[in-house]
Amino acid sequence: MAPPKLRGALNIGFQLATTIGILAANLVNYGTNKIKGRYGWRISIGMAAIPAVIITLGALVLPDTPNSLIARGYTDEARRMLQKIRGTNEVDEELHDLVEASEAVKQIQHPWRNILQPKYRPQLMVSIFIPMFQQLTGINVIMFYAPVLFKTLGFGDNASLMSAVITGVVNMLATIVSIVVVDKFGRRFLFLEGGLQMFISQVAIGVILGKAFGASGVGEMGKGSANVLLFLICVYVAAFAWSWGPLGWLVPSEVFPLEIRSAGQSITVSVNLLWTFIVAQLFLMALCHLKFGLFFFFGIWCSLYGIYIFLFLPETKNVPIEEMNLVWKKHWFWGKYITDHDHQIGYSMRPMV
Ligand SMILES: OC[C@H]1O[C@](O)(CO)[C@@H](O)[C@@H]1O
Repeated sequence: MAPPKLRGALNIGFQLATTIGILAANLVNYGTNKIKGRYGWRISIGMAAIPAVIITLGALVLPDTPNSLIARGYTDEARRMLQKIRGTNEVDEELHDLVEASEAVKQIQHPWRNILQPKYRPQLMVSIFIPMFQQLTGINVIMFYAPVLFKTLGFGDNASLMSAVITGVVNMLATIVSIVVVDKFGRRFLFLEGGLQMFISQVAIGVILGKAFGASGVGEMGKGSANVLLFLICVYVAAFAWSWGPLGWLVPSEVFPLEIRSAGQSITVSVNLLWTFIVAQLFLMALCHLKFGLFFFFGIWCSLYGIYIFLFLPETKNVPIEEMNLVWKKHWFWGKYITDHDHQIGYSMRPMV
């Protein structure tokens, strides 16, 4: 639905909502920590029920979307709903588009089998590698464990929670930066710049931690070094938030043609959550074993995904989704997976999609 020139900015609304949620949780933690009687953490966890209750109650009064009504065969209701939403009776054109799109979706069979065809190899690789690399930036080490990390560095309880609020603010603001620049600078530039900035900050963090705590992991860190470290973590979070954070969702969502979109998006989300789980489970153990080396470990991943983007991901900025096929066809590596015949088919489907 989004016009190609604004697609990036609009799509990032999803990631912006995620960062607002993270910041809200960090603020709640900071506030409830001040409650006397050591039960603040119960309130903090319990408050997660508030958005859940709002969503549940909201769902009871949420009307059906025109799309869903059409898909279930209630075209007249869909028209009435569209008229209500748009505030006008002139909805014929939009209704016609929605009905056509719904017909096109109905014709799609076997998206899971289709995505395995050689011509969709580049999209399949995007759906696996982009979400995997997004999590291997190590972002959730900071997002999930920031207060633990800051406490280990010698910050007090309050300062640790405040530091998590600071990284949360940086995360949200830098996501807004991405919204502003993504359709101007393009996806590749942001991916590569963000990756380089994360690499530099992670290596610097590793060096500072290595100097202070060494291989034994025992030592002390002065206030000055701890503040430099907090700054470097913010530099790292900002880089993630204007690059891999939002683009990890945006790029997969714009490269799948309708024929494989449902399968492609399901793989992207599953791979992302799988790697989120793996990183979250292994982080504390890895920190105990690798100590400051853990930051070098994530730094190495930054260079690997930089190479993947540089060599294998074409620019998708401003390309209409139905013409994406041409972008892959022209690519030096993926082009050979797409025959001229496949390319023609992709093109002839254009008016339908
Ligand atoms: O903003 C950071 C958050 O963004 C995500 O990568 C999702 O896109 C989460 O895994 C992470 O907690």
